Amino acid sequence: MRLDANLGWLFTELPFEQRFDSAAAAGFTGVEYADPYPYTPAWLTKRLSDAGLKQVLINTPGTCMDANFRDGVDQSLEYAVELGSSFLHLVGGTVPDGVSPDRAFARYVGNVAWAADRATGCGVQLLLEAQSKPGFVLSSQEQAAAVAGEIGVGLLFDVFHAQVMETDLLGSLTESLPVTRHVQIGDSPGRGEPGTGDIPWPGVFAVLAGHDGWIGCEYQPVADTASGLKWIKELLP
Ligand SMILES: O=C(O)C(=O)CO
Repeated sequence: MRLDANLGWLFTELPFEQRFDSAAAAGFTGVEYADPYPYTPAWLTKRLSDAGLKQVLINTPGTCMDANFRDGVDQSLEYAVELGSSFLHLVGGTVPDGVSPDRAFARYVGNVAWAADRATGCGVQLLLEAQSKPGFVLSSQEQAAAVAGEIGVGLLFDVFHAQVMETDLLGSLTESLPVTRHVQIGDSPGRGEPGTGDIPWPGVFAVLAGHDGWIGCEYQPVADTASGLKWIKELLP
């Protein structure tokens, strides 16, 4: 399985610029982070190439609910192309106060379709993710997979969020796998390393044997990042 390190969550003991080398030294070959925007693409590209890392994923700067969402898509596509990122996560966002869920959902779908059109031919795959945050526009894997399939973008299956949202995590993961292009992992409750919560990881990794892609480590290390990586030897098949 190809694991990548989310540098917004892992190696945060170090300044951002040092996290690339630490991820590579720990054996990761790819990285993701939600927020590249404080840095220039050239600066980030140098960190990646010096450490020999692949950029796997970045997020849009805002969410699909924001009035300036479309400007954010253009900016994030420029970053994703320059960094050679495989994926751009179109962050869904929460239903704004005073807007009905139906109206918010229609705005969401319209914005995702617009972004998909905008991304045509640029070599970056767009992803949608359901999240367990209260009021999040995509509130189940089934709903996220349906929108992704309809518009022709991919699904980001976040195992932590899914464990909180779904009654049958393994069933949901199995059903979602055909449209899942990227996976993120963290245990629940607590969002620590796999093995620190209740998620049935042997079952999760058995299903993920059918996932031909990256698995992003998006968890909060319980102690320090390096010692927490022991879960890889303990739990990966
Ligand atoms: O913000 C979060 O909780 C996410 O899972 C982003 O991918």
